[in-house]
Amino acid sequence: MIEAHRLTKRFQRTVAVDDLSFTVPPGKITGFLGANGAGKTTTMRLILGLDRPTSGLATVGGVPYQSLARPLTQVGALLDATAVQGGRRAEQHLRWLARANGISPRRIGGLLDRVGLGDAGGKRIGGFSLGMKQRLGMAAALLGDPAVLVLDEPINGLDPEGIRWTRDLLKSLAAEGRTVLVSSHLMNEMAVTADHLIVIGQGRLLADAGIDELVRPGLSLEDVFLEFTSGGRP
Ligand SMILES: Nc1ncnc2c1ncn2[C@@H]1O[C@H](COP(=O)(O)OP(=O)(O)OP(=O)(O)O)[C@@H](O)[C@H]1O
Repeated sequence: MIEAHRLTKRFQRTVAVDDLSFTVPPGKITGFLGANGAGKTTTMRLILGLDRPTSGLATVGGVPYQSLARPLTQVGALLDATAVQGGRRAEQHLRWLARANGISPRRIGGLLDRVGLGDAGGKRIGGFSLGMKQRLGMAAALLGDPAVLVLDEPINGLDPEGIRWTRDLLKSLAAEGRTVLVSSHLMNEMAVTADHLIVIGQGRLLADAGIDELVRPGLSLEDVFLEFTSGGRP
């Protein structure tokens, strides 16, 4: 479970996140939607303890990320899949991450298989396509077998096969009872992937509802999103 309670983050004059409260429950995929600059990445960084809130609180399993004793075993994150050292090989990268976080490397082989990189573990990351880097990022997020996943735009730049693969993986992770928070601005994909949506605009909460409540006959998620972000209500 992830909780944001009156979360606010200011950067000088910019209010990136503005009095935002929501709960992300386990066993579901919660889509996190917002236009460019709406505050999605900042919110995720606050949840992950990478930025400090100006006010308010974000918790994972009831405590702030900074208080987690072994964070990678509780929260898996994918923020920027391209931010990996290209010189390393995929398996070596995961081994290094495991060692640095006191996690047994025993799951690495199975994880590489699960993300479809079973044959690429010995290859240098520098030669990976964006889709392969996203898969490796998912393996890194799953390394500590965490109950909570925070994924920022995991399908950005993926081809249709990669998008479908990510969707199936997220669904299986939620079915395992994990908490899955996933940001995206690809509406059609969110409509078929997410169970619940949190929509923000200019750092504020615009909607927090089940996908079935938002998407009704004759009204696509894109219609709903554009209505919300333009200040109206569908
Ligand atoms: N470190 C920072 N310093 C100053 N302003 C920042 C910083 N990080 C984010 N912002 C600003 O905060 C606002 C929210 O940015 P954020 O990246 O969280 O939005 P986003 O919803 O993730 O956007 P996108 O979909 O384009 O990635 C933007 O106006 C951005 O310019």
